[in-house]
Amino acid sequence: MKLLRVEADHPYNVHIGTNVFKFFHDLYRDLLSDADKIVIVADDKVAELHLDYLLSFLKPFDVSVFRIPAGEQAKSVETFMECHSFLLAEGCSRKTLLLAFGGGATGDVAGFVASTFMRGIPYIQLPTTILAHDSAVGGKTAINHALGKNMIGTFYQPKAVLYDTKLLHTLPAEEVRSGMAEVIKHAFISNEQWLSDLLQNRKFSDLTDEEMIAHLEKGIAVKAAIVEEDEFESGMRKYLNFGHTLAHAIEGYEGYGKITHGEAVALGMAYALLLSDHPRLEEYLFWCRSHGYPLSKLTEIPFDSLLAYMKKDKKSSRGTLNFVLLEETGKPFMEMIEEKRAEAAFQQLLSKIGEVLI
Ligand SMILES: O=C(O)C(=O)C[C@@H](O)[C@H](O)[C@H](O)COP(=O)(O)O
Repeated sequence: MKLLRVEADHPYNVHIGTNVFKFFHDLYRDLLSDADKIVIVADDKVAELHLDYLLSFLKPFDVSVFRIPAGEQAKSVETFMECHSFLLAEGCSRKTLLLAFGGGATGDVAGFVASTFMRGIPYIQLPTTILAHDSAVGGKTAINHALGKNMIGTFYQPKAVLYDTKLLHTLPAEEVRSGMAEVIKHAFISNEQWLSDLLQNRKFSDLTDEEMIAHLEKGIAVKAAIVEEDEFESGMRKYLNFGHTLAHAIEGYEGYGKITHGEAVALGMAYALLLSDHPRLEEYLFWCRSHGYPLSKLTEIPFDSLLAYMKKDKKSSRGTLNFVLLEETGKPFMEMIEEKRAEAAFQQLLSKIGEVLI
């Protein structure tokens, strides 16, 4: 098991490795014992596959489980309210401990519930996807609004993150693809050598557990270092949003959950690389193609529709377009882009995608 530390306002540990749940009781004895009740908010699919495994490590405690829809569907006002209703019906209090058990969407909505129930109760993130190496760390919680992704939420750090990588073995290929997009995002904003390694084009399924864990650790370390500097995103935390301005627009246009978050981020990064005039754009497009990222999706969406969403992005104000770009790999910066340039770049990207897909 590896340990990473996030020195946020309320510091906490991230434990990562195969079977880390085995150490849950020993590591967090006080937190678990002090709780008047433990509530697991679990992704429905994850619960089918892995709930018994998790419960086997929580035997001595009073545990209730609330299942929520799998994936992005859960990030709705309805699910948020249902979680609160469940906590109230169960007689939960400020001494209740919430466990968020699932991928990024589960962590986001469960974290938001934890941050708002009786104005805040402790919670632990138990991520079950590759994508969640990113979302479970850093304390961003949210649900979606029809007009924009993650528009309703808080910054609220978990007490700990226990990342049992044994659970990654049951992920479907599209979830692996989605998660690996956030891994390569961390490489783009931090480290050329790591990026070269990822762009080697090995099949994701050929990565050994050790290699996968090493990638996840690197990603978490990049994220933790940024969150420590700028927990509430007044400056450099925005760099973690590389590729997300367009990604969130695609997700909003398609309907949440119709395209995975990571797949949308992969397309958004292609756009940001073009705007950055990054030398690895073509290589990256081939990487996307060979791993099955849905590049052709961009040819199906009118730019004006995407523009409307991008103008509402959280990094923008007064309808400007603000992107995270790269001076070079590992050197992100923010840039305001004029609408005309944004559209021309989009058309340019479409023609490059056309060449790659021939
Ligand atoms: O932690 C952050 O900060 C990020 O931007 C990480 C993103 O990868 C993640 O998808 C995040 O939830 C997006 O947040 P948002 O503020 O752009 O909605």
